[in-house]
This record gives sequence, structure tokens and C-alpha cells, in this order.
Amino acid sequence: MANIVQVLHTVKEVREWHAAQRQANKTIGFVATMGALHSGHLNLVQQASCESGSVIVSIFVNPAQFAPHEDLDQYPRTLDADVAKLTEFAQTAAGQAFAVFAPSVSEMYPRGITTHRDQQKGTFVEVLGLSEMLEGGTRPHFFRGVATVVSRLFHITMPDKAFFGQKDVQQCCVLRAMVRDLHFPVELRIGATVRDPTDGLALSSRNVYLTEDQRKRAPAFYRGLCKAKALFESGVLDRDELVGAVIKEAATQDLEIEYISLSDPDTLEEVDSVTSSGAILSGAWRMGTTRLIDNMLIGFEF
Ligand SMILES: Nc1ncnc2c1ncn2[C@@H]1O[C@H](COP(=O)(O)OP(=O)(O)OP(=O)(O)O)[C@@H](O)[C@H]1O
Ligand SMILES: CC(C)(CO)[C@@H](O)C(=O)[O-]
Ligand code: BAL
Repeated sequence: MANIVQVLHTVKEVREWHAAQRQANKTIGFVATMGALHSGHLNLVQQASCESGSVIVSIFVNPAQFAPHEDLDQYPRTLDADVAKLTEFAQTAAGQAFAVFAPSVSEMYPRGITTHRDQQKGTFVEVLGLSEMLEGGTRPHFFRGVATVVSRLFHITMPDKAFFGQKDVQQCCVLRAMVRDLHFPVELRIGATVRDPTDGLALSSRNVYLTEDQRKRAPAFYRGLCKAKALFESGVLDRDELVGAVIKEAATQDLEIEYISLSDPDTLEEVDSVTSSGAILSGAWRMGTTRLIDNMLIGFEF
């Protein structure tokens, strides 16, 4: 019999689905997304389905993590195609139940939400100390929005395990701290970054914004990360040399670098050289109005 994906829109429907899974003694794996699903998302769904009896995927473009000048309105919204992709995937999974949680903005934010922080009302979650640097430097609103929506989604879906992608490496660090600080009974699992097999560009829903020329030039950042990793593997630990390798490769395609960082995997503070705990080499660059991010783990794995 074909495996269907139940599409749920309300908290009440998720609670009923959750109770039915528990009744059937299923563990629950959760994948949070903003939709426009690609193989990076499906890889997390695959991991969730290998490790859980039932899988719930949220599809919600979260206004709280966008600033007023960002792309909330343009962000791709493709719910029907997303459900079709998950339904196709569900046919390959044996025995698991799959659900999509696609709430309205008012279901997630009953007191309303605006991207203007000074006008927001309601309950927010902030992970201080890990949210201000790197991505938080350019997007000061961002991790407050992410931590708030993910904590709401955890309360709604009550999963045993939640799966996030290494592509958004700082998000993984922030959410790991949030789970620890707020004692969420959820195990976080991090999936490796899925890349275009031809040129290594990290898959991202925002890649659809790129022109043909920008798409051709974009993989230079990843090539730089690979060169830096090769230098590390040949014994180089120095920040300037590792960061320099990325800058040099990115320059070949005139990428407009916003930041490149070598940071401590726990504190995300900048380091001068890779230590025995390893380091995260990460950065962001702009191509026209599109902003992309990528990273490489140096000397450690999640
Ligand atoms: N290429 C990828 N490899 C692994 N995980 C990914 C990849 N892209 C996204 N994810 C993960 O999927 C989850 C949902 O991400 P999201 O819906 O924001 O997609 P996205 O492609 O990162 O979109 P955006 O372009 O907005 O950054 C996050 O945990 C994210 O880290
Ligand atoms: C975790 C998340 C779904 C929260 O909106 C988002 O930040 C993302 O897609 O990475
Ligand atoms: N994947 C992170 C979501 C965002 O950039 O808004």
C-alpha cells in the first residue's frame, strides 16, 4: 500500500498525530525546514527515518528570523511540490509514518509577529553569547527568531530526536546550547552538508535566486574551504594561512566576501590557530542581492 504523508496545519492536529505515534510505540524524529525542499533537506529526512519510527517535517517560513529589509516576501513557498517530494521519499521507507506540519503564521504566533523587533509582542528565546558573532553580526535578529521558532516547534512536535544540517553550522551550535540550557528532552543530530555533485556548491533554497553567471562563480568559496582543509591536513594550523586560502580562491571569481572566520567549535570565538579541539572555518558572501554561507569543520566532526 502507498505510504501517505499526512499534512497537518494546526497544533491540535499535531498533538493528535503525536498521540497516535506514541500509542503505536513509535519514536519521533523531527526535521525543521522553511520548505522549498532539496536533497539537503531530504538527507535529513532520510537520517530521521533511519533513526525514528515516525517522522514529522515542519515547513514554515518564520518571519521572526527575517529583518525588515530581508527576503521574507520573496522566499520560495512550494508546499505542494514539497509534499510531493516527501510522499515520493516515503514510498522508500518501510513502516514509518510521515507527517508535514505546515502551520499558518497565526498558528505559530497567536499574538502576531512583525519583523520589526521593537514592535514584537509575546515570548521569545535568546541564546546569548553564541548568537551575536558571525551570522549574528550581519543578522542580529536572526538567532533570536530561530531559537524562538524552534523552541515552539519542539513544544508542539515533542520529538525524541531533531535533525539539523551542518550547512547552517552556527545554528547547530546555538540550538545545541538552547537544548542544554532549557533542558529540552530532545537529542540533536547534525547531518553533513549536501552539495551539488558537479561543483560542490552547498544546496540551499536561496540558490534559486542566483543568475546563471552567479551560479557558475559561487562554488569558488567551497573550493577555497577545500584548499584550506588540505593545508590543515598537511600540517598548517595558522588562521591567516587557512583563511587566506579561502580569500584567494574566492577572489578568482570576484566573490564579495562578508566574513571568513576560524572559530572555536564550542564558543565560536575567533582563534589564531587550530587547537586540539579543532575549529570551524566558516563564512558568508554576497552575489548581487543574494547572500550565501558555507563552512568546513577542521580537525573535528560533530
Ligand atoms: N545543503 C544542505 N545540507 C545539509 N543540510 C541542509 C542543507 N541545506 C539546508 N539544510 C538544513 O535543512 C534545514 C532547513 O533549512 P532551510 O529550510 O533553511 O533550507 P536552506 O536551503 O538552508 O535555506 P536557506 O537558503 O534559507 O538557507 C536546516 O537544518 C538546514 O541546515
Ligand atoms: C531551523 C529553521 C527551520 C527555523 O526556521 C531555519 O532556520 C532553517 O531552515 O535552517
Ligand atoms: N537556513 C537558514 C535560514 C535562514 O537563512 O533564514
